[in-house]
Amino acid sequence: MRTRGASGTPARARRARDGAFLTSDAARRLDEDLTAGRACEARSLEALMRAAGRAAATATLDAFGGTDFVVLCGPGNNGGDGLALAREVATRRRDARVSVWYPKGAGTNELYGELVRECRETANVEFVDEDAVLGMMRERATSAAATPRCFVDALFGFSFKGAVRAPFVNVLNALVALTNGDARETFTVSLDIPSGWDVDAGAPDDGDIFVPDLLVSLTAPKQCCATLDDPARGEPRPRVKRMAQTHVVAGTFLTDALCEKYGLEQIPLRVDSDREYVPLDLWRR
Ligand SMILES: NC(=O)C1=CN([C@@H]2O[C@H](COP(=O)(O)OP(=O)(O)OC[C@H]3O[C@@H](n4cnc5c(N)ncnc54)[C@H](OP(=O)(O)O)[C@@H]3O)[C@@H](O)[C@H]2O)[C@H](O)CC1
Repeated sequence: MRTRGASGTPARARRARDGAFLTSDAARRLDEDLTAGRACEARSLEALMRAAGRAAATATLDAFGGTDFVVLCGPGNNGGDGLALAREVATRRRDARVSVWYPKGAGTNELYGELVRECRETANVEFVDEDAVLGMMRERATSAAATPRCFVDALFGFSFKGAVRAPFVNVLNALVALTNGDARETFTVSLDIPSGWDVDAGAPDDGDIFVPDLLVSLTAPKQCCATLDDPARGEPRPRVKRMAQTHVVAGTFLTDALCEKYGLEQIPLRVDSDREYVPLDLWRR
């Protein structure tokens, strides 16, 4: 039976409206607060990114027992989180084969450049091109002898807007096809936002969508996750709803003051936690 609050509002709908989720704008402001040290101790972007990559790597390694990882990295900080994760995974699971697709590269960004250098020089991560990634995805559907492979989606985070542009279209389309088809021995992880989803509105309404096996929300889930189980938005499609089962939050940056400022009291992970990530079952209580 669904529980009701004092006002008679279904509890789950009430929680969603209470602000367990961050809009793209609030997520950006919260990250600025974290680096500026407003309502918390200041941390550099590099420290935040390395901590996010480390925690997301732990969640990924706990969920996927294989040794083959392909990390898809976009042009922004979400891609930086992916680079940090790739290095962590390759360092911690020494028998792992870790490939990174990073089509735009680090450019002049020193932090991204340093993460790329560490991947190459200290962790034996291999950088691959689009043809190689598409081949690794296609092989999933055709090879009966496929060994387990994990694709990590670090393409776009909370600054994603509009329709996907080059050079990401083919790979993201292949990821959608892969996870909607008969992909053998495939595990998918998204960092912060399932790529292709509108950060505030959620999964696209029409056509196939990419639904990862594991979503690792960083600091707090974004508004797109409200479609998982918010009766006020209507029933989510079954595949989207299933994702609520494998949704964790990572990144121990939230102080009580920040939770109050952004209405995130329900987020269980705080700055003094000794756990790197926790399952988010806000929608199932
Ligand atoms: N809270 C934490 O723990 C931390 C979170 N972090 C991560 O940071 C991202 C947000 O990073 P940000 O750089 O602001 O944004 P994105 O990673 O989403 O990248 C934005 C760039 O993506 C390109 N873009 C946007 N829309 C499209 C599109 N439709 N098609 C193609 N490309 C697109 C655009 O780049 P251009 O080069 O094309 O201009 C955007 O600039 C957050 O989600 C977390 O993952 C931090 O690491 C700190 C710790």
